[in-house]
Amino acid sequence: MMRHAYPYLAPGMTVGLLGGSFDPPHEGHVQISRAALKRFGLDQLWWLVTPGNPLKENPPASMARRVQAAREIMDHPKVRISDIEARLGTRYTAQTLRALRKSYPRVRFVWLMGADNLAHFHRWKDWREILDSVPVGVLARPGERISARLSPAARIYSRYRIPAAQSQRLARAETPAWCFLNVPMIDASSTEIRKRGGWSE
Ligand SMILES: Nc1ncnc2c1ncn2[C@@H]1O[C@H](COP(=O)(O)OP(=O)(O)OP(=O)(O)O)[C@@H](O)[C@H]1O
Ligand SMILES: O=C(O)c1ccc[n+]([C@@H]2O[C@H](COP(=O)([O-])O)[C@@H](O)[C@H]2O)c1
Repeated sequence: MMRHAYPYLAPGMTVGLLGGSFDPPHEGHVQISRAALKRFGLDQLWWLVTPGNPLKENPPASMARRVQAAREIMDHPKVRISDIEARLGTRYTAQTLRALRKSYPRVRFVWLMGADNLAHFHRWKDWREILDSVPVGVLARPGERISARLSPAARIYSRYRIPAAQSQRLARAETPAWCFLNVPMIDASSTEIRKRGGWSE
């Protein structure tokens, strides 16, 4: 099936963006995607399969392989597996968000990530711009809840945090706005799967 770089999105829609290496995709990604769709009341959720995390030294498996594996594991009518960052030529999240917001000025994008990424978020390029321009949903991850809550980004933006009980407000909230969800956790990681040899060619 032909997949367009810019799929049609109706004005006013809410779209969660889960950026990741997905090298390989696993049940943890599936679980947080289902939880985010429900708890943030999203119309769609895109898995943005990155050409390569700018903070990771080793390049991931090919885009084609990761996209295919993602489509096999995540079968949900509201979830789209996207290679749009490769098409746009963007690598940094702030850059990707700028491009998407320009192309879809009336769509409400929500950046989604696991708690481990919130812990290191202050090392991302233009991280304040990200928090200032789109709502951010953070999903609990085993072993990372405390470090995430005490992280520089969480502390600096603490007054903009929306309580989990009001998570349905996040997508349409005025930015900055972020919300930490204590979803049921799945202890899966791509590193672990690669170590076990569960993703070799
Ligand atoms: N088990 C999990 N629980 C919660 N969030 C997760 C989980 N696994 C991945 N995520 C989140 O999903 C996004 C994409 O993750 P990624 O593709 O890097 O998987 P990973 O298992 O963290 O990979 P790696 O071990 O190679 O770093 C990130 O925001 C990450 O925090
Ligand atoms: O923009 C950045 O500086 C930046 C730094 C680290 C990670 N990211 C993005 O965060 C997402 C999660 O990456 P990963 O490798 O933990 O799955 C993915 O979309 C990366 O492109 C982005």
